[in-house]
Amino acid sequence: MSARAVSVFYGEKQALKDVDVDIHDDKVTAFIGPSGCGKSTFLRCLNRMNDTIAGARVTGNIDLDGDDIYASKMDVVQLRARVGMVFQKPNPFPKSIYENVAYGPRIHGLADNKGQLDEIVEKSLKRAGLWEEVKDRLQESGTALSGGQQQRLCIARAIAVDPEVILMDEPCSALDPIATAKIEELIHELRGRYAIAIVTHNMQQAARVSQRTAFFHLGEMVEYGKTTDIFTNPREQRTQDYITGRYG
Ligand SMILES: Nc1ncnc2c1ncn2[C@@H]1O[C@H](COP(=O)(O)OP(=O)(O)OP(=O)(O)O)[C@@H](O)[C@H]1O
Repeated sequence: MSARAVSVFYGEKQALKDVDVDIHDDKVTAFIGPSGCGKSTFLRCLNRMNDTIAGARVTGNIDLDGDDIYASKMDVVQLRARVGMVFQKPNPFPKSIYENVAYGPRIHGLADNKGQLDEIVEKSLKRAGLWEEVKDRLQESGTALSGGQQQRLCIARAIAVDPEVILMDEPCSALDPIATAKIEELIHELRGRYAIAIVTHNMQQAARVSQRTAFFHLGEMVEYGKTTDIFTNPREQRTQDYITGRYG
C-alpha cells in the first residue's frame, strides 16, 4: 500500500500535509510522534475511516495493490475488509465470541455453509492467539472477556475477512503489560501474512514490533525509514530530538 502527497483537512484546518508513506506487505510499519501530530488521522486515511467524520477532506493518492482507494468506484465496505482496523479501546460487538468473528465472513459471503463458517472462526481465533482460551465458550459474550482477550477478539474479527492490511491505532494503550506483551507477540506472528501499520505513543513498542517507522510532527511526516535507522541514526534533527525525549 502506498500513500502519496496525502493531506487532510478538518474544515479549514489542515491536519496533515503532503504525506508519502509505503506500507510493505511483509513488514510492520509504526507511526510515531507527539500527541496531535496526525498519526491517527493518517492511519484512518488508509481505509477511508475519515469519510465518517463530518468536515474531513482527504487529498492525494492512496493505492492498495494497484487500486486507488479514493476512486469513486471503490466499494468502501469491501475496502474496509481488505484493510481492517483495530482500535485503541477493544470494541467487540455485544454478541457471542463466535458471532463477533462470524459476522464479517457472513456479510461478505465468505462461507457457503455452517461448517465453513465454523472453520473460518476457528482459524481466525487461532491466528489471533485466542482459540485455546475460548474454544469451550464460543457462545459466551465477547464483552465478558478480559481487555486483552477482547483486543485479540477484535484482531480475530479483522482477520476473519481475509484482509491484506491490518491497521492498529494504539492497540495496547488500554491494556496491562502482560496483555500488551501478548499483542506484541501476536503482531510478530501476523507479520508476513498481513501488512501491518500501527500507531503508537510508545517508542519502545515501535522499536520492538516494527521494521519501518514514520515519524510525524505537526502534521508532517518528517522521516520514514528502517526502524533501526530511525532510532539509532535519524537523518532529521526533529526525529533525533523526539527519540531522545527532548519533546513529546
Ligand atoms: N474529528 C476531528 N475534527 C477536527 N479536528 C481533528 C479531528 N480529529 C483530529 N483532529 C485534529 O487533527 C490533528 C491531528 O490529530 P490526530 O488525532 O490525528 O493526532 P495523533 O497524532 O493521532 O494524536 P494522539 O496521539 O493524541 O491521538 C490534531 O490537531 C487534532 O486536534
